[in-house]
Amino acid sequence: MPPAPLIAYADVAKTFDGGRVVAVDDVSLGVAEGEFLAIVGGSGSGKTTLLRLTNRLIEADRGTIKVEGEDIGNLDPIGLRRRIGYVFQSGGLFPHIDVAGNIGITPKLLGTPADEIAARVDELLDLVRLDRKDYRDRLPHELSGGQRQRVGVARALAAKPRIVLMDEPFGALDPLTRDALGDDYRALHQKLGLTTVMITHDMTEAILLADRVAVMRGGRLLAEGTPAELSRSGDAYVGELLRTPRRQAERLSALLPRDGAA
Ligand SMILES: Nc1ncnc2c1ncn2[C@@H]1O[C@H](COP(=O)(O)OP(=O)(O)OP(=O)(O)O)[C@@H](O)[C@H]1O
Repeated sequence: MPPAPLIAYADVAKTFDGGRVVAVDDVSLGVAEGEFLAIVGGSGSGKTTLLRLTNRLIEADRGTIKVEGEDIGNLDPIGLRRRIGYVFQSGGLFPHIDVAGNIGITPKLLGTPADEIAARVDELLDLVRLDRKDYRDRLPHELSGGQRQRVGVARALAAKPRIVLMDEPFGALDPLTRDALGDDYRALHQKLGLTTVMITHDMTEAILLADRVAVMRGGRLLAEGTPAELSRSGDAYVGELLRTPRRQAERLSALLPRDGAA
């Protein structure tokens, strides 16, 4: 028997506005330990709602979600949130707290001694490749968008979670920064043995970074699997989402000589 998934959604549903808006519609999905899953879908397809249900930032109407084998309905929401790293779209840093304070916020709430927090902050700055001396005392507005996201990742990892949830973490960045940060995060995911669920609008990014991709539309899970499995999906919308990366890959390989400068 395959091991139980680290995150398991079973028939999960969530509506808003007294049932008028169906945000998540009977989603069942498992995320295995060590897996990197991307959730892809258009605006309003229910991606963020599904992510926020996972750490009880919002509560499901129906269905169950298990994290590390435990029904999250039976867990203290605050304790659950401290066990799961969360990276927000725009970093979500506290604007009046410096980088070290932002990164160390969860260990501080957990009562970790100050010297241990300081050491952990330095270790995390190394991990996300920001120079300790240069960055630990800066305020968020003194950072570029990419640097803010690096701090956001460091903060999400501060309490040594096994699971990291990421809501469009690289969406607002220029393509080069986005690529570098995506690669760096993928390496961290591997090195730390994390289980990651990342939301993205961008199928190319999903295919390049994730092991498996789940496609959502209108609150429903349309298809999920490895990129190869997805490409065999008979669903027309999934086919449409895959056409752009396919066409780009074909055009790029025709246009870019292999022996170029880079
Ligand atoms: N707190 C809320 N109150 C009312 N409706 C909401 C709330 N949160 C989400 N919705 C609605 O639920 C649906 C799904 O929203 P959700 O944010 O999960 O989509 P999404 O796929 O993450 O979209 P985006 O890519 O634009 O962030 C949308 O129709 C949205 O308007």
